[in-house]
Amino acid sequence: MQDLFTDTPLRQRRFCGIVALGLARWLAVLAMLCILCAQQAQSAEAADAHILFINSYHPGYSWSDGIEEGFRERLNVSGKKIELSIEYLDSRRFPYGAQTEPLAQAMEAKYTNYRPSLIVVSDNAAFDFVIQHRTRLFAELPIVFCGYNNFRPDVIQHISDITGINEEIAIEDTVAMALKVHPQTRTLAFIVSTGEASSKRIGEVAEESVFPKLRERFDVVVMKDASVAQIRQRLAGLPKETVLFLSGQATDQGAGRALTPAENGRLITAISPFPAYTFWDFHLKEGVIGGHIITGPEQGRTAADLALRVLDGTSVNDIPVIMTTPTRDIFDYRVMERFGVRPADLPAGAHIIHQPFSLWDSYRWQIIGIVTLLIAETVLIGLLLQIARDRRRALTALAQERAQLEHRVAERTKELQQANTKMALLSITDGLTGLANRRHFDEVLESEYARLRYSGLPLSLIILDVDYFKLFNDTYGHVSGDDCLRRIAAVLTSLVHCTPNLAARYGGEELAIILPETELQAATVLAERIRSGIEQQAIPHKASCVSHYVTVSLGVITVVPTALSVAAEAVKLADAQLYQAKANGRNRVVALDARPHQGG
Ligand SMILES: Nc1nc2c(ncn2[C@@H]2O[C@H](COP(=O)(O)OP(=O)(O)OP(=O)(O)O)[C@@H](O)[C@H]2O)c(=O)[nH]1
Repeated sequence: MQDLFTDTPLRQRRFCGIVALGLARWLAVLAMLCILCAQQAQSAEAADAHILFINSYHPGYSWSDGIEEGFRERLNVSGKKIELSIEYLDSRRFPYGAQTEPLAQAMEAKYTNYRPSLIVVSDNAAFDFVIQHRTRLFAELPIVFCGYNNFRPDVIQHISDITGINEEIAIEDTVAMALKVHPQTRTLAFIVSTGEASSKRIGEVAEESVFPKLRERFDVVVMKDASVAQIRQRLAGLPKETVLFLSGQATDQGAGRALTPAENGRLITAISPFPAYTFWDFHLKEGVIGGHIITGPEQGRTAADLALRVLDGTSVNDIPVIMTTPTRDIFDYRVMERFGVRPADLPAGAHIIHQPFSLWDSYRWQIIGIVTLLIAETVLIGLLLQIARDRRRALTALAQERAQLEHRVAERTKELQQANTKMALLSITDGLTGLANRRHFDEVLESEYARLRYSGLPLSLIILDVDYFKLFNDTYGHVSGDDCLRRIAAVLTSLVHCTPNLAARYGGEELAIILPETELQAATVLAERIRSGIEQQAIPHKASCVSHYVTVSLGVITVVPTALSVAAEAVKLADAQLYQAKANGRNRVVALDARPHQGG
């Protein structure tokens, strides 16, 4: 058995071995992580493709910048990771013609070991350079070109793996458009130049296929390779109905370099008394009025589309050259104003730059919409007001009509009430004398009797009869008899006050008076007054046996209505007193107090 304490070096060795093994494991894991990270970093940096973009001109030259901008824009949205190298030949400022060897050497030094997968060239100088040095620098690499002026297929008939987009100015279309804008035009002036291959080619094409046709209808003035001063002199001699086309450059030089097209455009438009048309966007904003404009960004975008197709695997030989150059009608408002051209004179869809903000142009439909809405609202409000006014008028008329109607109804009601009252009065009035009739007499007597029945109050009754009235009729006639009765009734009316007293024609020549709550004495006094009143009328009655005048006899009684007594008894008693008056000699009053325990 081993002593644990005597074997220390062995245990130390074992312990060191375990530690070393652990460390080795950690180091291995660490190394693997580093490799993974490195791989990841490498894959993150790896690009899908490397494009060498060779520009004929220089940065800051707006045409080139436009192409580059359009090219980058399309690559950025492609989703591809593309490494882009850009070379500028600067051939406009420093035309080198065929002396491109130094440039080729510089590029050879850069791209021999940093080989691109695709070459893109913009404009003719870069195209010519790449074709010239292709075998040495870019053998077998596909080429996409853009901005190549007046491209013709025979240019690449011996070149493989190449496609691109033609840049061809639309001289005829631009002239046609200018003629529509300036219909009075008689002279067409063109500036052409041969300094650059592209400009020279444009001039040649124009001379071959465009100018001959135009000369049939217009004076065509071609200023070839002229300086600004020469152009000024030439333009001064042209009629005012002239339009100028900047299809080439002036020959003037800047300090140590050629003038840029923008500078050319600025100088020429400054001296031109005529509207100047262009074909490229780099002349815009330099004083030209407008034109069918080829734009750099559109060239760049189209070239990028072609390049992306190649990178996606399409054989460049299967992609035909795009011959139709996209253009856009663009005009400069400031120059239009100078030459009296209105937006309405321009072709439909023309884009105008430098146009001052016009609320109407910017928000025409919104304004029309709002104004229409306001008008509709105003009309609606007007209609509503009109309706409200009509309604108010109708209500007023209705109220007036209602008031008139109510007034008429009230009048009719009043008339009806009056008629009813009159009828009611007539129904209780005796037609001859105007006194109450017999029916009314009976009703009042019954009601007064009933009223006084439990009161203990007296009720007096007077019955009056004309003395010898038959003789009166016989003597004076029945009409006089009626008149006599009316006069007697009038005496009663004057002496007998109304309610609750009532004078009535009891029948024939007999009259009666109801005197509720009247003592016998008062009734007798009244009867006497009536008698004498009638006598005082002095109505002649020569047939009377008691007087020369009409007289009356009156019977008066006073009763106290009781539960047992009836009105008819009172009448009978009064009639008896009248009979007694007749019997006593007529023209007198006979009274009887018919109350119990009262003397007659
Ligand atoms: N003109 C006229 N005569 C009337 C009317 N009513 C009744 N008489 C007449 O009155 C007369 C009453 O006559 P009588 O009853 O005989 O009584 P009298 O001649 O008045 O004699 P005494 O009553 O006894 O005094 C009759 O001749 C009736 O025709 C009337 O309304 N008009």
